[in-house]
Amino acid sequence: MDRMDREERKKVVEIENLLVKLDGRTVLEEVNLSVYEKDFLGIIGPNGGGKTTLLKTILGLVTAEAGTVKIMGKRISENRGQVAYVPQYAAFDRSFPVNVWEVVLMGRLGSKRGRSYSGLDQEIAREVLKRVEMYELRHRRIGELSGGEIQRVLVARALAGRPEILLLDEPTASIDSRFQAGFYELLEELNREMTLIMVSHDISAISIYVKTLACLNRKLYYQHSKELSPEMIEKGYQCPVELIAHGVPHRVLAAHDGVVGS
Ligand SMILES: Nc1ncnc2c1ncn2[C@@H]1O[C@H](COP(=O)(O)OP(=O)(O)OP(=O)(O)O)[C@@H](O)[C@H]1O
Repeated sequence: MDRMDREERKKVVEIENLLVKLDGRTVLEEVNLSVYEKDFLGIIGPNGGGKTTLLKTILGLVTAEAGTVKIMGKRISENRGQVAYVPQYAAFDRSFPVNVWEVVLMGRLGSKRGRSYSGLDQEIAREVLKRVEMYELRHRRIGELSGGEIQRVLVARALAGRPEILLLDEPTASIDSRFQAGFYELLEELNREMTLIMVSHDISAISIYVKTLACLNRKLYYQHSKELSPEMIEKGYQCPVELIAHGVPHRVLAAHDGVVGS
C-alpha cells in the first residue's frame, strides 16, 4: 500500500511511543503503529515478544506506562465497543456448559439492557452465525465442537458486537490445516468491511492473506508493507536471517544480497 492510498483512508488505530511494563518488566517499548481502515495487518514475532500484550493494550485491558493509544481518533476509555477480540482457542474453556447460541449472544452483552436479550440481539446473533456458517450448529454444546468450529463461533461472538476493528490472536493455531484456508477466506471476506489485526506464528500461511506484515519483539518493526526486510526479521527475532528465511516464503523478503525478492 503506498502513502497516497493510506492518506485517503481513516486511521483507525494510532499508537505513539507506547511503553508497557508488566510486573515491572518492560514488555513493549517505543511502539509506534498506524493502522488504516480496511487494513489487514499480520503481526509475527517470537514467543514472549509482546504480541498478545499489544492486542490487550489496543483493547484497553492493559494500561500503558507511557505513550498514547487512539482508536478512531479517540482515547480507548472514550471508545469502547468498536474493537472486538477473538482469543487464542487455548484460552477458551471448552468445559464451560454453554451452547453455540449462548456464546454468540455473549457478544451482545455490551448492548444488553436489563436481564434479557432483545429481538435485535437475537437477530444479530442469527446473522453472524450464518455468516460464519455455524447457524445449523447453534444448539450444540461448545465442548462438542471441533477446534475449527469453536474458532468460527468465537469470530461470530466478536462480530455480534458490530466492531469496526477485529483483533485475532493466533486464530488458526488449533485448526486442522485442511480447514485453515476456509478460515482465512472468511477473514478475507470480513476484511472487505472491517479492519483486521492478526497475531500469528504461521508466517507462510498469513503472508498469503494479510495485506501488511509487522514483526514484534518488544519493539515493533513495520513498514506498511507486506515485505519484511532481512533487517526487520533479524531485529524482530534477534537471530540470523538465514535461520528464519527457511520458514519464510521468499515473497515476504525484500530483495537483498543473496536472496532474490519476487
Ligand atoms: N500478566 C502478566 N504479568 C507479568 N508478565 C506477563 C503477563 N502477561 C505476559 N507477561 C510477560 O510479557 C511478555 C510478553 O507476553 P505476551 O503474551 O504478550 O507475548 P506473545 O508475543 O504473545 O507470546 P506467545 O507468542 O508465546 O503467545 C512475556 O515475557 C510474558 O511472560
